[in-house]
Amino acid sequence: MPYHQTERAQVLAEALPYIQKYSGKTVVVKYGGNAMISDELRHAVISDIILLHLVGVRVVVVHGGGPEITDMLNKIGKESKFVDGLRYTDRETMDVVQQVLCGKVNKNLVSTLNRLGGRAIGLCGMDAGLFEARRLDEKYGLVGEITHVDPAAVTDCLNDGYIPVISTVAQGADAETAYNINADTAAAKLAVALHAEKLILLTDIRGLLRDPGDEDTLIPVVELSQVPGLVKDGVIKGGMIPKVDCCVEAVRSGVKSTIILDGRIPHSILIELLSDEGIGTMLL
Ligand SMILES: Nc1ncnc2c1ncn2[C@@H]1O[C@H](COP(=O)(O)OP(=O)(O)O)[C@@H](O)[C@H]1O
Ligand SMILES: CC(=O)N[C@@H](CCC(=O)OP(=O)(O)O)C(=O)O
Repeated sequence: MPYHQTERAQVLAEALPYIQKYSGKTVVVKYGGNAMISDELRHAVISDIILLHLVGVRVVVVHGGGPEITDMLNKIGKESKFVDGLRYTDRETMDVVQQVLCGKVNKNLVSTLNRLGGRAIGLCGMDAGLFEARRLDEKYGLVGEITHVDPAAVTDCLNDGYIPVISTVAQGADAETAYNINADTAAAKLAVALHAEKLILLTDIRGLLRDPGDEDTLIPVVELSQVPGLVKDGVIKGGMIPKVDCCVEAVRSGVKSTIILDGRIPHSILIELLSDEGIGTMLL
């Protein structure tokens, strides 16, 4: 028998205990960044999601789309402004966020998943009261802080064999109609509400690096007790602060483990879930 056939069978056989571990469990994947923009990486992520779904993992996709929102704002001659890493969202920006996230990005993702053999259904935070929010702070405009998560619609989709694909526009719990929610934050809140086994945050960097300029300095495992020290030492900074914060909150609230994973590595989700190789930063 040719060597490559034996090797392929070996790889599949080795995945068995991991498939058994995650089958029937809920895994929330926050999808964004390069992995969503490059065709090749998008294809790899989507086929990973379909494969996990087919082996019985209850996969939930929460997507970002920051770069697409920025592009659309540019097209209408509006500059993007960020405050503490969050998009300053005035009323006009909120309309664009809703159009881009709930419309273009969500529907394109659902369509690709379905075309490649998945059974996906698109939802936004307003559907069936999934995410309710109030204004986080005046300084961010219509950026919301999630006050309530009702995961019933997501659970129903999972029970009916669908892959739910969720955009992070929330229903206002006050007089406002809609709030813009950072996708990492929303994914973490949903993972908690679903009692997820794992939260995966796909990003454009290997994980948490001791030296952000050197990709060989990956910190593979971070325990919650180490986080304050890493912030104090300036290791966790910039875009990593909200990411690590929401992982910490998710683990504290019962999610077994969270992982910051490199979406630039093809099939990083499968490597992470179905093998012994830890390739990102796991927070637990
Ligand atoms: N210690 C660190 N390790 C890795 N990245 C870091 C670190 N500190 C700050 N960063 C920055 O955080 C960024 C990831 O956050 P962000 O750009 O918000 O991700 P995303 O767009 O995927 O949500 C990295 O690209 C990097 O510039
Ligand atoms: C409040 C806030 O900043 N919302 C984000 C929502 C999209 C998002 O989070 O997309 P990424 O994951 O691709 O960055 C935004 O408007 O860009």
